[in-house]
Amino acid sequence: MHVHYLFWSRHHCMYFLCVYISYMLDWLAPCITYIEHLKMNSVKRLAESSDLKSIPSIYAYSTNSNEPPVSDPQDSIPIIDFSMLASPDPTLRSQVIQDLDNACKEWGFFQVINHGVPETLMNLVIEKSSEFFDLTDEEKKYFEEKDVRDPIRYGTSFNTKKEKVFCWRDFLKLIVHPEFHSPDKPLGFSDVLFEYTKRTREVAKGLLSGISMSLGLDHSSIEKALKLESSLQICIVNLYPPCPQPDLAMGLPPHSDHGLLTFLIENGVGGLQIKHNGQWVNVTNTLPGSFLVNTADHLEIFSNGKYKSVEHRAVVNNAFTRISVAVANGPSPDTAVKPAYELVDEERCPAAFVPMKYKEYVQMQQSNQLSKKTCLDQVRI
Ligand SMILES: O=C(O)CCC(=O)C(=O)O
Ligand SMILES: [Fe+2]
Repeated sequence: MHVHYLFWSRHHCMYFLCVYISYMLDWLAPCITYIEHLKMNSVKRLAESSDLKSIPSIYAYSTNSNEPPVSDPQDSIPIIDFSMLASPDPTLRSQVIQDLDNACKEWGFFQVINHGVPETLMNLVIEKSSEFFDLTDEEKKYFEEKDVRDPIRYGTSFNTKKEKVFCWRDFLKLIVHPEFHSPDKPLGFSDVLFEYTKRTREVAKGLLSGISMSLGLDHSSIEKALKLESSLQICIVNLYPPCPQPDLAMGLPPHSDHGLLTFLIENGVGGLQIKHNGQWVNVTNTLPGSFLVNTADHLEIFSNGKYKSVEHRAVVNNAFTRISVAVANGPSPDTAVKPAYELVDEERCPAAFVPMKYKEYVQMQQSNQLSKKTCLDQVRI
């Protein structure tokens, strides 16, 4: 009788323990999902929560009342006709070299037309990029950033390990040259990116040969000195979801890019602003099929400061998702980039930068917070 009583009591205990555990699991499941969500760290996911009326404080970028105002002199942004670089007419060739010189000196920014890259291919890049961000969290998690040197990195903001304020942006960064890397999803993304980045490399090479000449050097100067046949090319896909408080958040804070020339395309939603004569200028792509191109840090280094890398930022809006695809065209990873020797004169024009391997510069930039031209200042003499 006594044994029987114990037997039942042990069973009762087990029963109540099981009920308790299953109750706890029910209660914990949403918490686990929430923690997973935080770990995923996707602003797209956050923006999709239907009740989001205000931004979490981690996204509150302090708006500085001393910030210069924004203007729209869209019609004065330089336009470069790429086809003129290969024209049989020498006047047209010297005209476009002059245009490049003015654009690099005055703006650090230009729109490139007649470049030969099909508009359909450019549209496909945007379409497939959008499909990438629509993959499930589990699918995207596979490509999540573990180290800044990873050739495929999906993530949010810029560098959440260092940032106190997050950017309203998710990204996918891919090293596409000298070795090509791409996610295997969505279907066709990799093929489209391979073709697109190959074609943009050709355009970058052509523009850099024109820029070599506009610097007064031989047309192949940049190509040879910076070993462009094995150039490091990085493709950055940016997604900026609609933001309930666009004036408080920032897509990407003011920065300059590493590399020589960055090519940008977008999905018809504006957001890029460049700093011009101390003012932020809105830039939208008004010429269908053109590239928005900006000068980057290694052009400033190579030209010994004659062409400055342009500071720019991406702002967000409350109505539309913006997708932009930036391709950074740089020197070869192992080249220690320094000012062209022809542009340096010990007495009148000494070197303004110390040499640094391009891959080390990229790693330095990616391991810090994105902030103005602080990275370039590290190599400035
Ligand atoms: O999305 C944009 O307009 C700017 C992107 C950008 O500056 C970058 O990816 O470095
Ligand atoms: Fe940039």
